[in-house]
Amino acid sequence: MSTPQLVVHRDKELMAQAAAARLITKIVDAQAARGSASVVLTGGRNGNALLAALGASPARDAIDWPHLDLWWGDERFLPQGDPERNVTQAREALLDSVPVDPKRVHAMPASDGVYGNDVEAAGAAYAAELAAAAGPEDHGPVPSFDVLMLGVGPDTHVASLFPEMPAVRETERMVVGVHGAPKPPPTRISLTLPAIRSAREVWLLAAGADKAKAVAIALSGAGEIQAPAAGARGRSRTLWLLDAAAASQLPRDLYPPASP
Ligand SMILES: O=C(O)C(O)[C@@H](O)[C@H](O)[C@H](O)COP(=O)(O)O
Repeated sequence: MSTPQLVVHRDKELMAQAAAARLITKIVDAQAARGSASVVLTGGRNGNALLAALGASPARDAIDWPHLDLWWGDERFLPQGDPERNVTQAREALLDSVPVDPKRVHAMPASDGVYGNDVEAAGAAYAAELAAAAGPEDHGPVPSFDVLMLGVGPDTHVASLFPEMPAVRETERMVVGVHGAPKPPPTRISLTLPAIRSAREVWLLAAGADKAKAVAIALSGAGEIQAPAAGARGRSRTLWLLDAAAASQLPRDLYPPASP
């Protein structure tokens, strides 16, 4: 597993722009190498800002949209079309305005779908969808995503893996139902740390002073049960994309202050 690298931007707007540019390049490179690309999207404000910035970039047309698989790291278990669902927000921010192949947009199940309100069954179905997409070269029941993005919560949660809760302790299943999440809504579906760690690259996004403590804790050797973000690593790269406010409490050896 890779050691985290940091990139700090002036503010959250620039961070979203730069991360969008980075994602476009990454997708274009993966498509050139393998014919298609796979990206895991995150819910939250930073993830949505990145998608909106990508949609506003003229370079978005460099992406071969029909040959892109989109997955989600977590989902709020709500009815289809609910404005609080991560997929609804991603559609609004970007997906409705680009020619993605609907069959390659792998939304997590909704609470009014075929699994009803059985979030465990819904999670198992998503795990099966991931397993079906994995090939022999993937060494496991999850595809080797090119990029998996995660927002970071002020309590160091990523996806719907909250500190000390059962989901972050899961070592076998790739997808779990989450009950009693401290961030609303309480019922969610989430990839687990083993699923996250099957990605080639994991990008963690955090902006704002309210994230500074979480970022410092996760990058200072905390354990993944107490600080789930610390356990989110990519096989070949782990990248923390921050704004200056979110980086403001990092120890000096990790992020030295700029020289005058
Ligand atoms: O469903 C969600 O809310 C998430 O996927 C969650 O893990 C989110 O990414 C973080 O809470 C950061 O959110 P912000 O970027 O809004 O701070």
